[in-house]
Amino acid sequence: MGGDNISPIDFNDPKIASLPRILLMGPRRGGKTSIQRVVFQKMSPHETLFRLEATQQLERAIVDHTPLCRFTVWDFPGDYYGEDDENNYDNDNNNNISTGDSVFVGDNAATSLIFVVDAQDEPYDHVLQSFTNAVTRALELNPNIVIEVFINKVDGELFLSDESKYDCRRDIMTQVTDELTDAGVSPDSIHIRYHLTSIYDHSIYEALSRVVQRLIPQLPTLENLLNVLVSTCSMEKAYLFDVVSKLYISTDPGPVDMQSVELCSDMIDVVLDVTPAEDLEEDMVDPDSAYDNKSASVIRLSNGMVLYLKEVDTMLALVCITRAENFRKKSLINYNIGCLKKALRALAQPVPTTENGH
Ligand SMILES: Nc1nc2c(ncn2[C@@H]2O[C@H](COP(=O)(O)OP(=O)(O)OP(=O)(O)O)[C@@H](O)[C@H]2O)c(=O)[nH]1
Repeated sequence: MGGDNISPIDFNDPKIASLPRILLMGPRRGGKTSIQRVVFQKMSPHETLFRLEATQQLERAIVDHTPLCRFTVWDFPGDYYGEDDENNYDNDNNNNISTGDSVFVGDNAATSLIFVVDAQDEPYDHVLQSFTNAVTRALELNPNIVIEVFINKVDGELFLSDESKYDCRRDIMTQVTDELTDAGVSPDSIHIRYHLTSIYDHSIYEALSRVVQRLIPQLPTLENLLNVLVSTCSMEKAYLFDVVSKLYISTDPGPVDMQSVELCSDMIDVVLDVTPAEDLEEDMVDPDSAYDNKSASVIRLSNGMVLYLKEVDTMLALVCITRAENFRKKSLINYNIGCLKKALRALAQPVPTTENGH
């Protein structure tokens, strides 16, 4: 995580300012900082209970492990919804918003606004009113902003059954629709995605994966490449994972099954656990390493499926799920993965600009 670097990150550097942005907003103690720390800084969920204090000012961090998946995460103090967005901020501290910059628009970067609601903190009326105000303001300033709601903390005794989670989501969706209608905005004109999340299980990775995917400009090409791989090699599914955050940044167009994503993500943990850290950092080809540009890892499941993991770019892993009988032609599979690898490298190259900058 770039936020851990000793030298401060210059978020006003045009190269960083133009990266896609994920804005985390919502009520106090909804879980914004916990989500950021657990997914991007590998804090254990239990640690968030006693290690996190209320966020007092905007905290920004950069996620930049693999060239195809680079973005910044903006963690706002609780109950801040960009009210004074057009005002100038004190720019002394590098983590304050830059002068005159709008958090919803800045530098034309693709922006996703994640509103984190505490599912265990009913009633939601007041919180959702602030949300609809923020959404209408954000959309006025940036019609392309993507709006996501994380209904967080759907764990513990209150949410033992799936039904209780779906009921909670339905209640929140209905209230948002009512709030928008009251504010004179047609709910049909705004596409809001709702995710049920908890930092204690895989749901937070699934939700953030979907958010990040929408911010990747090359997504349609990635999906196409994975589709070609899956159909050429008769695979069931293929996922591209950022191995550090364990978010999957793309998959083939076939249906996604949460359990299989979780399995692939667990496989990455297993493989990284047996790979020395220095090999990961230097991308070395060590005969004992399980994760480098020459190695591959295989897990055979008792149901006749095979999981196959290969590094395809810096900190980017391909995890394929295939039937054992289709895994026999390993050389064909490796050849096609080699082609995918080349295509990914080309895709990650910055687009050359002509002399007049176009
Ligand atoms: N049960 C449960 N608790 C969570 C979850 N996410 C966060 N928490 C807890 O919620 C509390 C508040 O979390 P924070 O991450 O500080 O919340 P925040 O939204 O950043 O709060 P502010 O900084 O005040 O805006 C902590 O005690 C976390 O352990 C979750 O998914 N489930």
